[in-house]
Amino acid sequence: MSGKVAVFVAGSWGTALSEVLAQNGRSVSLWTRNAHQAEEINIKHSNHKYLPDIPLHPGIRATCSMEEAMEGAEACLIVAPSAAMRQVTRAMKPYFTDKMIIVHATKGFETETLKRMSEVIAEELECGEGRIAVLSGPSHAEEVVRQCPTTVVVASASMETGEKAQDLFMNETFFRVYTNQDVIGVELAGALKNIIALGAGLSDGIGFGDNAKAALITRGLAEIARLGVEMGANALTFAGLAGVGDLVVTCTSQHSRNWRAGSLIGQGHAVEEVLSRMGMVVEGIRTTKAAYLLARQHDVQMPITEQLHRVLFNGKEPKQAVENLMGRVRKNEIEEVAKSSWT
Ligand SMILES: NC(=O)C1=CN([C@@H]2O[C@H](COP(=O)(O)OP(=O)(O)OC[C@H]3O[C@@H](n4cnc5c(N)ncnc54)[C@H](O)[C@@H]3O)[C@@H](O)[C@H]2O)C=CC1
Ligand SMILES: O=C(CO)COP(=O)(O)O
Repeated sequence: MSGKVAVFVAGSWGTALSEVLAQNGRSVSLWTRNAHQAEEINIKHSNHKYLPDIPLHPGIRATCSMEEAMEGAEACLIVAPSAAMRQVTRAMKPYFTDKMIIVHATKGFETETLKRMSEVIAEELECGEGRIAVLSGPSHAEEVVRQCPTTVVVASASMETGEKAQDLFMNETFFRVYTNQDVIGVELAGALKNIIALGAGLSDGIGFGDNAKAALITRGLAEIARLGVEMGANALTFAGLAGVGDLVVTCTSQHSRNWRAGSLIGQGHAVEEVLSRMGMVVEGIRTTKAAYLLARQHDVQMPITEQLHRVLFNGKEPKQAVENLMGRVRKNEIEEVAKSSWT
């Protein structure tokens, strides 16, 4: 595959992945709803708001026309925030042809329906799951555009689609792509780790140390995997790039918006103030709401998610939430792991 890829939308991650595709020799048409941003990308070869001081590949062509973006494309890459996924894919439908595959790299749920992103895409584009792949893993846009070595996973129900997606993005210098057939696991792991990253930020913002963060990462992994397995994921996916890999990077990286938002909340700032200050999507907030409901629906214990839900939506003091986590009844780590079929 060496043809054209249409990319939706021109936020940090959509722009960074456009850069990977352009570096790999693909023709990239990057759709944005913002005409000023399209002009900046086409004329100055930059996207200052999302990736300051990064010169973009001159071959990336931005447009506000979906028809122009998708005409003749072999693949569409969708990187809209989860809240905009249905709206964006519905608008793409008139130009979607049998020749195209879809790759998405969004980490979240549709909060109103609790659906995964590939479910929303399949519904709106009226296509089978086999035409869709999800790209996920430890990959901050800010490092990918600097060509720092990065490894991700693409999952699709169809091996052919997965391998096409792998072929589009993989290169031998800085972007290594593994395939995986566990779409549910890769989507859930990528979305749910943002909750734990908010919690890790919160802990750092309060001033707790590395012990607390390691505990959050480890016990966080146990609870997100528990929900994932209950929803049909392969437990091993949570031990891979989309699971522990992304969990570690998001809980520890200075680039993580979820960690940064959690840290500000831990320092005492109100959630609304933090969100307006960030200016970029913080998926973990909506995902906490979705996971809280999914945990109830599937009768799965998610103590960290539950406490974070209280902090974010019921005004609970972060320190009180930590006290409640520490004061839970005694447990046996291994027995619990075995029960959740995590091994
Ligand atoms: N930034 C990163 O390093 C990574 C982000 N992701 C995921 O990628 C997704 C997108 O995140 P970012 O690119 O970082 O967000 P961002 O905040 O950098 O950009 C979001 C973009 O979406 C546009 N947008 C919002 N609502 C829209 C709508 N209704 N119609 C059209 N455009 C709309 C905004 O104008 C903005 O350009 C999220 O699910 C995130 O979790 C995944 C891996 C890495
Ligand atoms: O998913 C990501 C890195 O893999 C990005 O995380 P943040 O949205 O927290 O920046």
